[in-house]
Parts: sequence; C-alpha cells; structure tokens
Amino acid sequence: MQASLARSLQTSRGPLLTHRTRTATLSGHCYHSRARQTLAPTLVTMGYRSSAREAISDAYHTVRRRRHADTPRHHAKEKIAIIGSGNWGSAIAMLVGQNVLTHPDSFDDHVPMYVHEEEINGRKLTEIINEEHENVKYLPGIKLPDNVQAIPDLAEAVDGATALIFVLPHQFIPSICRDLRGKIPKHGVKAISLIKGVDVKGTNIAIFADVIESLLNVSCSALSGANIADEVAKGAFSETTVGYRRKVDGVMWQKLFQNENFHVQIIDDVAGVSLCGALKNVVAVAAGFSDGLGWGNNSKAAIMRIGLLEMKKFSMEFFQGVRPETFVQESAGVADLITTCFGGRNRKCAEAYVKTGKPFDVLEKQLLNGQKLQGVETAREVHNFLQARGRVDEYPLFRTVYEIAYKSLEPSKITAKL
Ligand SMILES: NC(=O)c1ccc[n+]([C@@H]2O[C@H](COP(=O)([O-])OP(=O)(O)OC[C@H]3O[C@@H](n4cnc5c(N)ncnc54)[C@H](O)[C@@H]3O)[C@@H](O)[C@H]2O)c1
Ligand SMILES: O=P(O)(O)OC[C@H](O)CO
Repeated sequence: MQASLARSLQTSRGPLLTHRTRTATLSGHCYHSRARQTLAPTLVTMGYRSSAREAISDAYHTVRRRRHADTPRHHAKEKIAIIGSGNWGSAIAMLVGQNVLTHPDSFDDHVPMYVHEEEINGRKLTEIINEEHENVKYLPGIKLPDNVQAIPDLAEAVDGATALIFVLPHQFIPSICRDLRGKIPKHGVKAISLIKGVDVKGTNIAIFADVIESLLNVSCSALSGANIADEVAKGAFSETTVGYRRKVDGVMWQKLFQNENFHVQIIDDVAGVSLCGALKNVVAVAAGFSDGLGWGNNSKAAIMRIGLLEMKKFSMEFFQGVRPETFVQESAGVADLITTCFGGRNRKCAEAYVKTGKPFDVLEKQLLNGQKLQGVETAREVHNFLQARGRVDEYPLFRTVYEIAYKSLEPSKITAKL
C-alpha cells in the first residue's frame, strides 16, 4: 500500500489511518494486515490497482524505499523530464531549462518536454517550439532556452529521466499515468506534481501527488503557489511552495526551480500544498461571479475569507496530516488565493459568465485559446464528493459555486447561504 495514499484516501467510514497507525505503517510493523483489511481494497475500488495483491506488493516496496530515502547515496546528476507544455508547463520549462545550466553538477543539461501534439497553421507545435524556441500557442512572446526539447512521444520524453515534473490540467493525469506505466524504471525515479485539482471517485478523494505515486510507484512531491504563469515567465518576483515527502527531495526540487526572482519554500505537507492549489480555484470562480456582478472589493474580500476557511476545513476534515499553517503562512495558501482571485483564468471566465450568460465550456474556448479552466470542474468534483459523504451543507460557498455553474442558480445568490 502506498503510504501516501494512507494519508489521503478516505472511506465512507472516515479517515483510514490514525496518526499512530500511520506511523506504525510507515515503519512497516502493521503493514500487511492493515493494508489487507482496508487500504488495498480502497486502491482497487478507486481503480489504481487491479488487485489487492498488487496494491500490497507496491506498498511493501514503498515502505522499503522510504526507509532508505534520506540516506545519501551517490551524487549522479538528475535527468529532468517535463510532462506538459501548457501555459504553466511552458513557463516552468523556461525556468528549469535555465536552472539546469546554472547547476551543471546536479542536473543534466537536456530538458525534454512532452507536448500533446497539435497543428498551428499547418505546422506541428513541437516543430515550432524546437525551431523557434517559443510555445506560440500557450506562452507566446517568451523564449524557451535551447536545451528544452519538445517531444510528442511520451515514452521518448521520459526515457532515462530520474525526476519527472507533472504539469498538465488535472483531467489528463490518470490517462497519462496509465500510458507511463512500465515506461519508467521501478526504482530511483522521483516526481513532483504542479497540478491544481483533485481526483474524486464516489466517497473517495485523492490529491494528484498520491495518484501519481500510486500509479507509477514513485515518490511524488507537490509544488503550488501564487504563480500566474505569464508573470513568472516574465521574471516578475514570485514565491512558491514545495511540499515534500522526503526532505532530500524537497531540497533537490528547490534547487531546480529557485532563482533570484522565483523563491521556493519547502515544507513537509504535500497534501496541504496540493489542496490549497485545487480548492482556491473554486473560490476564484466565486470571486469572478462577484466581479461580474460589479460588487466591488469588500464583497470579494469576504468571499475570499470565507473561501479560505472552507478550503482549510475541507482539507483538515478529509485528509490526514495537513498542516493548518500552510493555509496562512505559505505562498500555496493565502497568497495563491489572492493572486488567483484577482488575476486568474477562473476569475476571468466566471466574470464573463455573469456578464454574457454564455456557458463555461464556450467561454473556455473563446477566452482561453486552448488553456483549461480547472475551477468549474473542481467545483463539480468537490460537490459530488461532499454529496457522497453527506457533507454538502457544511461548505456553503463550495455548494453555491456548484449550483450557479451547474444548476442555473442566479449568480447574485453567491452569498445567500454564507
Ligand atoms: N497557467 C497558470 O498560470 C498556472 C499556474 C500554476 C499552476 N497551474 C496548474 O498547472 C496545471 C497545468 O496548467 P497549464 O496552464 O500548464 O495548462 P493549460 O491550461 O495551458 O492547458 C493546456 C494544456 O493541455 C494540453 N492538452 C490538451 N488536451 C490534452 C490531452 N488530451 N492530453 C494531454 N494534454 C492535453 C495542451 O496541449 C496544453 O499543453 C493545471 O493544473 C493548472 O491549474 C497553472
Ligand atoms: O489562472 P488560474 O485561475 O488557473 O490560476 C493560475 C494559478 O493557479 C495562480 O497561481
């Protein structure tokens, strides 16, 4: 059983593991019997494992890996692969492409980037990126370093990589991970999720760092923060937060991403970092409704305050080990909420929803030029999960965003239940 899933997967009976049983599980003592009874079947239920035997075997190897995780070994260079090339994926490619050259002792200088191929005016996007060193569709006007290579074949992009950066809209992650299975080594590879979303199946919910760990058997950190991609790409000062499982990984990711204008804090809270990134998108939709109604700054500030409390309450209720201070002290928490409620795509589309009355899928196409709206989908997923758990009424802002987006509730009712 993956120890990380033990932290975050839930059953209808509530949290799977207490802190004490989790500690024992991580040290291997009660692992087999506990996994057999509860955790392995949950993985199978969520579709991440085809059998309990497979889940138990994976968990055994995860526990062994973690026991040795912080033991320094050889200092081979990390070989990076970026999986994703959208707006944030391209900004990260720019940053990482530059940084591997700054740290030649730590990182291989070649940075392959998986690109979901498409044609732009009769030319392949990969061809344009590799010849002009610019992602003209998703990050126009920003030059990528020459050592970033766009690759349309997923297996080729990750070939030989020891450190995988997942940066795709969340709806594509399960299928990408399934495509990757068997294509990366069983040992020695680590990953980081830059994805802002959650994976919901009935009464179960998981962060994508856990989905990636489970499907690929790699240790997965998470990065999230107040990071509007265009601003980061232009070099404007920003901060971000990396949540790590093993400090040694957190330090490595910090070295890879940090530069003088992009500051990286590392903390021991993968779930908190991931959930802040996912749930702030729902609050940003509410903020956009408020903007569309022309309600002004006081209303938006109130929505943000209430939204932050629901984000924290939800995370603490359904995930083990989340740190409350992540929500108020880290870039992933309050800072990301602020930037997204003022400058993000979710806010923008929700404002247009109120002003034009057009459906969100139409607005996504018209306003985002292929980029993906995450908050409306996350509002639906969170609502379905809360409904399955009988907890919808406890989260009135999340509920109202869902009802406006999916049940034709008047946007002016956004504060009616608060
Ligand atoms: N853009 C930002 O400012 C920003 C900042 C921080 C975090 N994020 C998060 O990073 C993640 C990735 O966002 P983004 O902005 O890079 O992406 P994006 O919104 O620009 O999404 C478009 C990407 O999805 C790809 N795509 C389309 N169909 C696909 C398919 N069937 N399979 C695989 N890929 C497909 C496209 O090729 C493109 O690369 C999201 O979870 C987002 O919330 C975004
Ligand atoms: O444009 P959004 O709303 O997807 O938000 C972008 C980033 O997540 C902000 O940190």
